[in-house]
Amino acid sequence: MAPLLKVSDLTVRFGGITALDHVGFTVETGRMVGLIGPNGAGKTTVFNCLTRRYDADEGTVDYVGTDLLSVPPHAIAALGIARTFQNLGLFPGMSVRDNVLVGAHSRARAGFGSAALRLPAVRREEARLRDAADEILERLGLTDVADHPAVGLPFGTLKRIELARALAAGPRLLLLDEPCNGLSHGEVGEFADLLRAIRADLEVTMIVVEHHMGFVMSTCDRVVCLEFGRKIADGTPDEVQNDPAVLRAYLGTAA
Ligand SMILES: Nc1ncnc2c1ncn2[C@@H]1O[C@H](COP(=O)(O)OP(=O)(O)OP(=O)(O)O)[C@@H](O)[C@H]1O
Repeated sequence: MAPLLKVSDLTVRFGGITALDHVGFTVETGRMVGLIGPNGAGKTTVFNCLTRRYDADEGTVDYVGTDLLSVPPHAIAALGIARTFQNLGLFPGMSVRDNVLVGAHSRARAGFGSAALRLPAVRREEARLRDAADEILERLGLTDVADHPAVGLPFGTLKRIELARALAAGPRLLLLDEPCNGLSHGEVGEFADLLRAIRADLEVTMIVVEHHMGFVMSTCDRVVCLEFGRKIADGTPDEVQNDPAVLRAYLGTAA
């Protein structure tokens, strides 16, 4: 079966800095791929290319037969690609449910005109999106806080809301940017269990940028390691964590 995503020779330059230097990797459907590397390695730049926030200078990205690099940024969600953010992309004053509905609206079928007129079909659509959002809230253990504003909730809960918002878009490919950052040891374990269950039940393919090696090695099927914009390793968690180039990149010493 063809991979869901095939990144080839992806190169991004910012003035004199080469943030990505001919990076290539594939992501098979249903897999969770970890993208690791020291600070400044280019991990977020990969996500920014996949979501079309950044233009690539060279390379191609094939997403189920679509040339992703020629897709405008606003069309990415409709292709089934969703993302969470390192610093949370939530609206603090809005309720948890409404934050999740923001994600769901990228699935809305109604056009602006009929939405503005609140035609019956639009009201049915809203009810459908709300039901879908409530299902996700329940799945992520957020029903009790659904009507609470996001502001003031514990950080671990905010991370789950951010995940719920991304899932509400019904993604085929979910890009998770440092989901464990700021979580306690116990919360990391719970988050890993949650992602495993979601991947199995919703058949979502995931790429996860993460510094928490315990999480990456126990949750991902494959791991790609970048350093200074170059791919230095690509393999199973076992292969990558024992790779001398990876050890050198992290520890600064020869293995
Ligand atoms: N918009 C930008 N303008 C200029 N330089 C940038 C920009 N975005 C990224 N860079 C540079 O590209 C390189 C890769 O950055 P990137 O944020 O992708 O790394 P990262 O692996 O995600 O790092 P971290 O783990 O610290 O988040 C860095 O040298 C960074 O300073």
